[in-house]
Parts: sequence; structure tokens; C-alpha cells
Amino acid sequence: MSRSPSIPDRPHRDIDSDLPDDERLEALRGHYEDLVDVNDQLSEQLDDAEDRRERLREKVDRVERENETLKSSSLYIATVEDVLPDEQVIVKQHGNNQEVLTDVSSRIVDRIEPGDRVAVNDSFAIQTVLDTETDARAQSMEITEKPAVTYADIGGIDEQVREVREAVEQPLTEPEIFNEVGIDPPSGVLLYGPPGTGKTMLAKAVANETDATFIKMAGSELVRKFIGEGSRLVRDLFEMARERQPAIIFIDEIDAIATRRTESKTSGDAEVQRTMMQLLSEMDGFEARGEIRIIAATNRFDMLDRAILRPGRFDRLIEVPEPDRDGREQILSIHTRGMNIADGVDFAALADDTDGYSGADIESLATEAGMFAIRNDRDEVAHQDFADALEKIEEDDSSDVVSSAGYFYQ
Ligand SMILES: Nc1ncnc2c1ncn2[C@@H]1O[C@H](COP(=O)(O)OP(=O)(O)OP(=O)(O)O)[C@@H](O)[C@H]1O
Repeated sequence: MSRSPSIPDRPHRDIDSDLPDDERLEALRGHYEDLVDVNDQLSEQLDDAEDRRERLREKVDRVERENETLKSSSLYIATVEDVLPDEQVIVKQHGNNQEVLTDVSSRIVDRIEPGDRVAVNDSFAIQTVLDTETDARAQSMEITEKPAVTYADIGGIDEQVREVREAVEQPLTEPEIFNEVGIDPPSGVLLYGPPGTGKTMLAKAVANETDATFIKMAGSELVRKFIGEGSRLVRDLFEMARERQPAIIFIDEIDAIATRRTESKTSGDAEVQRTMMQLLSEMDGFEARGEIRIIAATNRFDMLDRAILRPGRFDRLIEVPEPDRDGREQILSIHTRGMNIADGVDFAALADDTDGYSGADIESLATEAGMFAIRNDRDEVAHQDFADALEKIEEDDSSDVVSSAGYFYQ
């Protein structure tokens, strides 16, 4: 290693104040030149030091990268299940679900809590607590161990409930039937229809019924929020499902990533295209009789790229329409179940008066009626409250009577 150059001495000159002016000036000039000289030497040394610092920094970066590569090539991901005394923890390795009791260094132990994702080496020693990058991406998904929605909460679409149970629930609960008959269940189910008609509820209710983890991702998030990350997020989505199976993957607004190809070839389109290709390749490599089911939803069926509807992909289409009159009455009674409803509230008449309302609109109507009762200092909701609520909703939405008006789905 080269030795550091020595720092030049500070120039020093005694200048006698009794000297004649011209000699003093000459002496001062000499002193000034000494100073400039030292300054030049110091600048040179500083430049050298900067160079050396830069080279060292590059070396550190290289070593860090090599270290990262070494670590990433040999580490496995696990979840901490329990932290025990004496710096021991139980971890469950992802993928094979193997549970292991392992030591953890005191450097890390204080930072670990049950539920943390960690990286372990071949001998299961915890190397790092995973930082939040993957978790941040996981946050773009909604993960629910057991959604609270049940089939009994869904009104007016009994036929769709039956179809979803057959296409999604049965392959999970009775896979042997498909084996015996020798057919593959549908790979993916596509629910299409106007907004607020219960598509998300259907997906959640199947997850509830089958004790599956519900993992929801919105297509719009895949392309808007994480530009450049869409295909990675799709991989994460399926990875998450594999870790938590049985699982229901629900991709809402699938049209955002599976629109018909347009002529324009902007980079945004290319990104959307890549995200969709990733989704298709995940689905193609999928065990149809496995423990993961995929449901997608759209209210823009007309815009969908037909490539996603081929066999082995979203090959079961279920239309979820706006509720008819009886459906609206059923949904009204579901959403008023927990309300203090006065005698004389005529649900049949309200169902007649809500033509074109979606399930979500009917839910808002019930809430709004409750607000009218509160405003009028009553704890019982009367028929008039519903009538007032209806009027208010019609007024608020006079240009767009119900939220579902103007959708396109076929
Ligand atoms: N068929 C239904 N029965 C009971 N409630 C319903 C029904 N449809 C919608 N709702 C109510 O509307 C809310 C929104 O429904 P949901 O999210 O399932 O609609 P969606 O079809 O997925 O809509 P979007 O296409 O806008 O995502 C539900 O939380 C529920 O309260």
C-alpha cells in the first residue's frame, strides 16, 4: 500500500518591520510565493486522496455486491413462528413448510418477532430479517386469512353462486371427483358484469367456505402504481398464494392488464403487455387440480384481450348482472338485517322503485335511510326514511342515476 504523502511544512519567514519598503515588499512577495507553492502541493494531495477514496468506494461496492450475490444464492426464505428463550426460534421454511428449531445470533434476536420473514442459510441459521421491499410489494395485495363474507350475504345471484361453487369451491373441497371423472376443473374463472353487483363478494365467500386465504390484487395497481414492476408483482402474487395455499387469487379489474392490443406501441403498452404475459405464463404453469384457484373480475368485458380466455386460462365465464326485482328485494333484506326496521316498511315496493340499482347502490340506500332516521331523532327506520333516501340518491345522481349506469360489459 502506498504511504500517505507528508503534509508540507507551513512556510515561515521573519520579516523585519524596520526594513526599507522595497525590501519588505520583496520579502512579502517571497512569502506569498511559498504559500502558493504549499497550496499547490496540498491541492495535489487532496486530489490524490479523492482518487484513492473513489477507488476504495468502488472496491467496497464490489465486495458488497459479491456478498449480496453469495448470500442470495444460498439463502432460503422462512417465517418466524415462535421466539424462544436462549436465542432460539422456530421457523417454517417457505415452499416445503418444514418447521425447524434454530439458533439465532444475539445481533438479530432483538429484532425478530413471530410472523417476520427471514432469510436462512443451509443450516437454517437466520442471516437477515427481510427488509420491507418484498413486504411493501405484498402490501399492494389485500390478504385475508378468512374473509367474513358468506354466501348468505349475497342476494339475487343464486345461479352465479352455484356456478362459482362448482368451478372454484368443488375443485378445492372434492378434487377426487375431478380425478375420478378424469377432467380438469376450470383453470380460472372470470366474473364479468356491472360494478357493485357482488363479484368481489362471490370471491370472498368461496374463500370463506373453503378456509382458503383470499389474496386480492387490483389490475389497475399492477399497471399504475408500480410502473415497471407489474410482472414482478404478478410473480409475487402467485408466490404468496403458493406459500399460503389453499388460496384464492382474486384479480379485480383484469381489463387493466388484459386489454385488447392496440396499434400504439408506447412503452406503457409494452409494460402492460409484459404484465399480462407474466400472468398467462403463471397460469400456464399451474396445476389445475391444485390448491390455488384464480378468479378475475371485470366490468369491461368488451375490452378484454381474447388471449386470456383460451382453455387453460380464464376458461369459465360467469356473468354477474344487475339484480332483477326479486334480487333487489333479497339484497334489501340482507342489508337491513342488522337495522332496526319499523313495521310497515314495504320492501316489495322499494324493490319496484329501485330498477337499475346494483347491490352496492342498495346498500347505500339502506345506509342513507338509517341516516334519515337519525336526523329525525328516531331509532327505528321507517318507510318514509327509505323514500327520502331514494329521493336524495336520485337527486345526487340525476345525471348518472345509479353508479352502474354507463358500464360496458358485452
Ligand atoms: N348481490 C349482492 N348481495 C348483497 N350485497 C351486494 C351484492 N352486490 C353488491 N353488494 C354490496 O355492494 C358492495 C360492493 O360489492 P362488490 O365489491 O362485491 O361488487 P363488485 O361487483 O366486485 O364491484 P366492482 O366491479 O366495482 O369491483 C358489497 O360490499 C355489498 O355490500
